[in-house]
Amino acid sequence: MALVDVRGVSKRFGGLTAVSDVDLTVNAGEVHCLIGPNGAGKSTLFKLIVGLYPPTSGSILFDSTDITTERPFARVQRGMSIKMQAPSVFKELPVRQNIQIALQERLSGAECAAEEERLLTLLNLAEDSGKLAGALSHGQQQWLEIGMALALQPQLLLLDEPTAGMSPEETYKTGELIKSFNAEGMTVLVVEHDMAFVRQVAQRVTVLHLGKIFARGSLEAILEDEKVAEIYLGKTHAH
Ligand SMILES: Nc1ncnc2c1ncn2[C@@H]1O[C@H](COP(=O)(O)OP(=O)(O)OP(=O)(O)O)[C@@H](O)[C@H]1O
Repeated sequence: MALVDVRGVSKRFGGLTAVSDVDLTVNAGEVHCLIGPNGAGKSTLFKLIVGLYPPTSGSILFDSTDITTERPFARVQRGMSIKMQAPSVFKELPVRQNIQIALQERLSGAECAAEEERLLTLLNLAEDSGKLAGALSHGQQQWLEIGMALALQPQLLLLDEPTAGMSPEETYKTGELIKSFNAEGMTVLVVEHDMAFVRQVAQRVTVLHLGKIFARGSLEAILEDEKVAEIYLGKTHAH
């Protein structure tokens, strides 16, 4: 069943068409990776899905409801949560308090405390929970932000380049983290450049190029597609 159904969506910025007549379905329960060269329109498509931009044309359905004109906050209430490209944790506050702030929307008292511990452990941040978020490594800050997105217990989690700037070890751990909450039923749409990571997590892959869907399917099928290799994988297909 499609949890997200993007139908014929376009987004123009003046004379530039960043996203052009895109159809995309994300099935409930899958990890779906969106790949493509710089400027392909991936972040714009994410912003269209979460409502940060209105589309120029087309429609977006979430759980079979047309949400094209809904505000971002209403989409969050429906069960969407996003982690944008740059980490935006509260750097001057302790790690634990960052998680608490994110949980406050939904939980209080003992329930909040229990969920706080569960998330800190899941994120490998329990030992550093008293540190200021700004003192964490870049990778840990990304995990903290993923945790803040998870605190909303979304049905759909959108992650825009969650491993940017991470070491290979941190990247691998991030993949395992995503797989663990996907195993609990969360649907994940993730933009990534790192092919080893895509191989680790993706059940389906969509390639975007110049704002259009260029290919879709399993990673294996996509890697065999010479046109895809030409536009994109030739540069980054290192594994
Ligand atoms: N707010 C905006 N105003 C004008 N042009 C924009 C805006 N946002 C994106 N663009 C343009 O739209 C195109 C797609 O950009 P987008 O950031 O969606 O690509 P991307 O695939 O996410 O790239 P990257 O991998 O570098 O993050 C680019 O040409 C970009 O310059």
